[in-house]
Amino acid sequence: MAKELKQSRAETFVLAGSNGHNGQQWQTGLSNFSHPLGPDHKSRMSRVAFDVRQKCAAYVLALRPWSFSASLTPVALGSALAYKLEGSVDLVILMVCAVTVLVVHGAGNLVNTYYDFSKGIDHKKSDDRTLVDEILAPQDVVMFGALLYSLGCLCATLLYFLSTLRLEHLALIYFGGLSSSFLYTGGIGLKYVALGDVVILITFGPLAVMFSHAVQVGYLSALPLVYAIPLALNTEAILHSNNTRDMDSDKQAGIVTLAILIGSTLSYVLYNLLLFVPYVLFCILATRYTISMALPLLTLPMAFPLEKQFRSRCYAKIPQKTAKLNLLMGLFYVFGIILAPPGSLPTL
Ligand SMILES: CC(C)=CCC/C(C)=C/CC/C(C)=C/CC/C(C)=C/COP(=O)(O)OP(=O)(O)O
Ligand SMILES: Cc1cc(O)c2ccccc2c1O
Repeated sequence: MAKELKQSRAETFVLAGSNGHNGQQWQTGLSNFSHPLGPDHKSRMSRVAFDVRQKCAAYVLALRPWSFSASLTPVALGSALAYKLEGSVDLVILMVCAVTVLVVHGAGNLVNTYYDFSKGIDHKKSDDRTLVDEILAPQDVVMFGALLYSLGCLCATLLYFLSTLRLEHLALIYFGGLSSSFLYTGGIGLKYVALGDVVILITFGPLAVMFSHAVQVGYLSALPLVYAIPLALNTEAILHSNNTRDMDSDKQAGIVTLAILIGSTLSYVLYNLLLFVPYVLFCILATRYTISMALPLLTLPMAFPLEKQFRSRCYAKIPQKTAKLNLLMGLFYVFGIILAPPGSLPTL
């Protein structure tokens, strides 16, 4: 009875949507189907199809797909740089690279879900309630994470055969990304000792951009590290808004984040810096090099309401809204690079 209750609660949760993801009214597509084995068989089949879809929806929501812009934009940026500065881009390598980074990011999110739950950091009002609300079992999250890490390794192997990048360089960056994604909350738990921001700045910025650039061109270069700076700052704004929102509950759970260390006023200052410094950099690039670098400035009207919302300390959905800004800013940045006249972009 209790189990049924739990299941129905979890079903309602998935249907209604969690963490602000819009829910879906699942339709089995079997409702008008007259089954030769009778109505009982038909309804059992519909029920199984329904359960499978619900489970799939739960797995997808557990990945927190709203955050995927953070790993897709650096991949696009690295490839755009390779295209512009080296004159070519391999679409198959681009796709495999995007899947590799995405699955390692997704696995990192699951590791985060698992450890935050086991350490009692996630609670009923948390953004991530996959385990708190028993939508999935901890074992499901562990298995799914392991599956994603394996898929990531498979994709990295595929990249080795597709790209001319040396094995030791590919392995260095790939396993750097993989271990950061695990150690963010797993093992020593860098997030719990105020090092999460550094991990995010490095992995979603220089590391992912360099990885995507290197598999395209076949060598390591310092240039992508510089181009990654505006995007990395904006991505860190997502995490910083997340940590500022969770400040009180994180303090209660006994963990330390940068937001806790600097307090709410400085957190507001830092959020503004992370939000607006990239626009200053785009202005400099646009005036000194090429006007196409002004394209990301089109997202400025999205940044001001975020500043206002943060100032009023109403943090609901700020990380998700900052992630939306991150996606658009990243896309405009990539278009700006692609549209730049030949030879106009700064090189080292
Ligand atoms: C270069 C290669 C191959 C891969 C890089 C792939 C990346 C970007 C990996 C980074 C993965 C990573 C560090 C994931 C952590 C994600 C994260 C910031 C989760 C948010 O955690 P919390 O701060 O606990 O937020 P919640 O409160 O919402 O749970
Ligand atoms: C779930 C989640 C939450 C975040 O706040 C993130 C911030 C930056 C990059 C990735 C993030 C993420 O995957």
